[in-house]
Amino acid sequence: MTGLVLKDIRKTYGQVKVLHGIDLEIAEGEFVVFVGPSGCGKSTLLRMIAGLEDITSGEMIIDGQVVNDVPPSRRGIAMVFQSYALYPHMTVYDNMAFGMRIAGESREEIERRVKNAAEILQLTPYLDRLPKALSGGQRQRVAIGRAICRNPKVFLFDEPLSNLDAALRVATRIEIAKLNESMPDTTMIYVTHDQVEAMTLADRIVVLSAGRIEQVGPPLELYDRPANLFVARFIGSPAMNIMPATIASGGSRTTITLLDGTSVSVDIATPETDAGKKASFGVRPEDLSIVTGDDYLFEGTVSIVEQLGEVTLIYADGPVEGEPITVKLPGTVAISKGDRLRFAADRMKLHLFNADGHTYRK
Ligand SMILES: Nc1ncnc2c1ncn2[C@@H]1O[C@H](COP(=O)(O)OP(=O)(O)OP(=O)(O)O)[C@@H](O)[C@H]1O
Repeated sequence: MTGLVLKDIRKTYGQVKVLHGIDLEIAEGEFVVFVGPSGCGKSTLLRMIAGLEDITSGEMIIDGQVVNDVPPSRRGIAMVFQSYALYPHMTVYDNMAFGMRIAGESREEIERRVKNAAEILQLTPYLDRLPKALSGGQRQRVAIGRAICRNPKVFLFDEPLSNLDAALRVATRIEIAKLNESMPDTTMIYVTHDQVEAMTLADRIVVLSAGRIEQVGPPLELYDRPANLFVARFIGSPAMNIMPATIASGGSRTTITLLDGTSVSVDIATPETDAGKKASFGVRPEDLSIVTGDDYLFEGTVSIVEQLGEVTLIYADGPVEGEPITVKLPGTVAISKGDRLRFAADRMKLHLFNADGHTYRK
């Protein structure tokens, strides 16, 4: 079983604490994506798994073995970087074969593995080319192919698509999804800034912030049930609308009051003793709709309309001054700046967080 167990993993550089105690179990064959704002420690954590960074304290266990002091080459891991790091003077074939030649593999075995990787990644027609005669996407596929040839137990990706243009990113992302399907026993850990990559590739997403795990779960669980305000704001684009509120009355249903006095009733239980406490009310832009009747959440005056064809984004001045509400409506909607609108949402899609930022929704 090539699972990973991270026990209270910490990292400090001199006085600077970068990771504050990471506990995480990753099952064999799982595809786990690390996301979080710049500087939160994603790459450091990945590099510690790879053995490229020392572990300050805690235990890193791969396949049942503590690997804290095991060098990278003996961890059964292959890593694909943002910069493809190919040898420019070697053909695609030789780039993929190089590591195996160093390791003393037989010519037949090298040929078998290179051809297999080339087949998986559709690189067979390019095996005799030099990297400079390939597109960025093809180069990154060679870098992935080189990693496949090492037959790793664990595959690490550090923002592998970030140097590619939008169309190539999509194509290469789909290649990686297929690769994952064709290697069901290989554990994959992937660092990205890109929400779509995280949502589409991951079995589970790990959301990190300032060296700590905020939440771990399947993509839609994080989207539907963010555990706290940080995850609520981080997962989903445009970000969830969050408004300060006060709990007017708790119980199995809760009534909250927004800053402008608007009263909203939500199907979320809160302790009756929380009445009078501060809270944060959340609703995703795509969960809002425009209504004309009296059953609405709040009103707003449109300040900006962005027509993107597939969706219309509306920014409206709502219950909180200076904090416009974002509304995402499908298709093209005839709305103009200055329109006064009423917004409603399915009550099951509303979110409520306590004063410490933890969700009330179970
Ligand atoms: N060698 C080092 N010495 C001191 N601090 C470092 C060193 N390497 C990284 N850091 C700090 O550790 C923190 C985490 O860095 P890391 O590269 O892991 O973040 P990240 O989440 O991958 O960020 P990004 O998304 O921008 O790549 C940052 O604040 C960074 O400044």
